[in-house]
Amino acid sequence: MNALEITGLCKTYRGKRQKIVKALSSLDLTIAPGEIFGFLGPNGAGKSTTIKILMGLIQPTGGTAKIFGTPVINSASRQRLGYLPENPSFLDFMTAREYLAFVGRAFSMHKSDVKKETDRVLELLALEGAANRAIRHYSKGMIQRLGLAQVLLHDPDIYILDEPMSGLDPIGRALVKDILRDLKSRGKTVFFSTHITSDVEIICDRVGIIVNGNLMAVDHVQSILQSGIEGYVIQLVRDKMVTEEVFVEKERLKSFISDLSASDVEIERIEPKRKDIEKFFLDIVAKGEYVAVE
Ligand SMILES: Nc1ncnc2c1ncn2[C@@H]1O[C@H](COP(=O)(O)OP(=O)(O)OP(=O)(O)O)[C@@H](O)[C@H]1O
Repeated sequence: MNALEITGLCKTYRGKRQKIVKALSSLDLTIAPGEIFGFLGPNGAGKSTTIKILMGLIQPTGGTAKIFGTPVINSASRQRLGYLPENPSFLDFMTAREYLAFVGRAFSMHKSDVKKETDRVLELLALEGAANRAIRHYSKGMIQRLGLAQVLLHDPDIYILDEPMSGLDPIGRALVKDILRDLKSRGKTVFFSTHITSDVEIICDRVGIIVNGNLMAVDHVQSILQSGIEGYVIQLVRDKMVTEEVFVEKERLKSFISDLSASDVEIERIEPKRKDIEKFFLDIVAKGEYVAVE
C-alpha cells in the first residue's frame, strides 16, 4: 500500500476581487512507505495548498488523496501522521514541556510515555535547556524546533512537513537533516516541501518539482545527479607543465580528444561536470514558462 496517493488533485481559490487563482492543476503523485520525498517549488507554486489538503484543513476543488489507503477527508487518515505547518505557532504562555504534555494527551499517549518521549524530543531538538521557559520567549529557530519536537513526540509513521528548515541556522538545519535521516533508517515516510535545492540533494530519495500548480517532474535524486552530465572539465598539460583547464561540452568530447592527438598537449585529468538539483530545478522552471508570483 502506498504511504501517500494523490490523484487528479485540483484547487482553485477566489482571490482579491473574486479573481480565480488556480493553485493546483490535476496533481498525481504516489509516495512509497519509507521514502523521503522533497516537494520542491518556487514561492506560490502550490506546495502549502497540497499539504493543507492532505491535512484536511482545506477542501480540494477536485481529485482525491489518501494516506496509507485512507482518504484524507476521513480524519482517521491522520492517526499515523505528524504534521509541521509553515510558520508553526503555539499557545505561547505555555512552556515547551507543558505544550508537549498537551500534545501527548491529544494523541492518547500513556502518561509515562509522554514524560519519556518529551525528554527524548527536547534533547533531540536541543531544547532541554529551555524546556521550562514560556514559548513566547523563544527565538524563531527555537519555535521551529519545537514544531518538529511535537511532530516527533508520538512517533508517527508518516511525516508531512511544510518547509521544515525554515528559520533555522546552519546548526539547526544540520540537526533536522540528521533527524530526517534517522526517520528514514527507521522506515518512516517523509514528505516535505522546500524551495532549497541543496536540502533535497542531501536528504531525499525522490523529488517532485511543482511550478504554478503543475507537477513538472518527479524523479530519483540519484538518477538526476547521475544522468545530468553536461560536459567535462579537462586539465591539459604541455611539456609536463600544467597549462590550463578547459570545459568541453558532452557532444564535443570525442572530436576534442582526436584534435588533441595531433598536438603536443596531453590530458592530465577529465572530470564530468554534472547538472545538480538546482540546475535541474531552474531548467524545469524555465521550460514551464514560469511566471513570477507576487
Ligand atoms: N487562501 C487563499 N486565497 C487565495 N489565493 C490563495 C490562498 N492561499 C494560497 N493562494 C494562492 O495559491 C497559490 C499557491 O499558494 P501556496 O501557498 O500553496 O504556494 P507555496 O508553494 O506553498 O508557496 P510558498 O513557498 O511561498 O509558501 C498562490 O498563487 C497563492 O497566492
